[in-house]
Amino acid sequence: MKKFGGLTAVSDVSMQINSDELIALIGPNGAGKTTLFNMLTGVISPSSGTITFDQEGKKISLNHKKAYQIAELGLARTFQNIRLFKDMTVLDNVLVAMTNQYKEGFLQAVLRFPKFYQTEDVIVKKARNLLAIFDLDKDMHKRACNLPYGLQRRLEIVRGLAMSPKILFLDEPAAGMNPEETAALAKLIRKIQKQFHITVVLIEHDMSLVMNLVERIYVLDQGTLLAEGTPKEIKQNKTVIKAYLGEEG
Ligand SMILES: Nc1ncnc2c1ncn2[C@@H]1O[C@H](COP(=O)(O)OP(=O)(O)OP(=O)(O)O)[C@@H](O)[C@H]1O
Repeated sequence: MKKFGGLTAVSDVSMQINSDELIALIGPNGAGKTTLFNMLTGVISPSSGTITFDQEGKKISLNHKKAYQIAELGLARTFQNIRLFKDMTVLDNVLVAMTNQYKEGFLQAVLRFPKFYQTEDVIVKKARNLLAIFDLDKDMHKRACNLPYGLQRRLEIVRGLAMSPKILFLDEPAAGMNPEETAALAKLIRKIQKQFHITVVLIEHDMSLVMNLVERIYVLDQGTLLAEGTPKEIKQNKTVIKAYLGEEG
């Protein structure tokens, strides 16, 4: 549960995220989707309830962990509003996201050990490979702010992936994209989920994207869980249709 003063933003939500899954979190504006993401990724703490991460059989409580500690456990995310380093190059944006995994590199870098150069090569190669998947390698020396909006959103996902996550949370990845860009993004999300064997959880208002892409859907409404099921089950769920999907469903 999460309360903001007198307002209960999320209440009584039970959610299980399995490995190698593609899940969507849907619901009308103000349903509590981003608040739930924020709790899962340590941006805010829950007022009550438990969040547990299973790390190879070891149960780890995420309740009081800081966002960076949760990121280190392998939970990466993007935000609804783009949060790139706008004046840095596309490549540098990805490299910064990767530094967590190469902490020992700092001392190596200061002392200019040969291993530093080897590590640097490995990191840059990995960053370029990730950018290539998203067709951003040709833009890697451009400043992030000079990319068109749709590509900036893609770069955000690459930054999340650069952290080698086990779970990648995407907050409205297709927001502001046209139908072609959205369709291309859906393909990419499916591709990276399979290729990197990660779990992807996305918040999305674009129902065509959600219904064609994910395996399971959680529906939130006014902070509570309205339904959970496959896209087919959710499309036919009368409560969901009444409360949310309506004509769109
Ligand atoms: N930091 C905050 N302080 C006070 N109230 C908040 C805060 N963050 C969210 N809320 C409130 O909590 C409720 C849930 O908001 P939330 O942003 O999680 O919904 P959402 O489902 O992500 O909506 P949207 O689809 O519009 O992004 C809303 O009533 C919102 O106004």
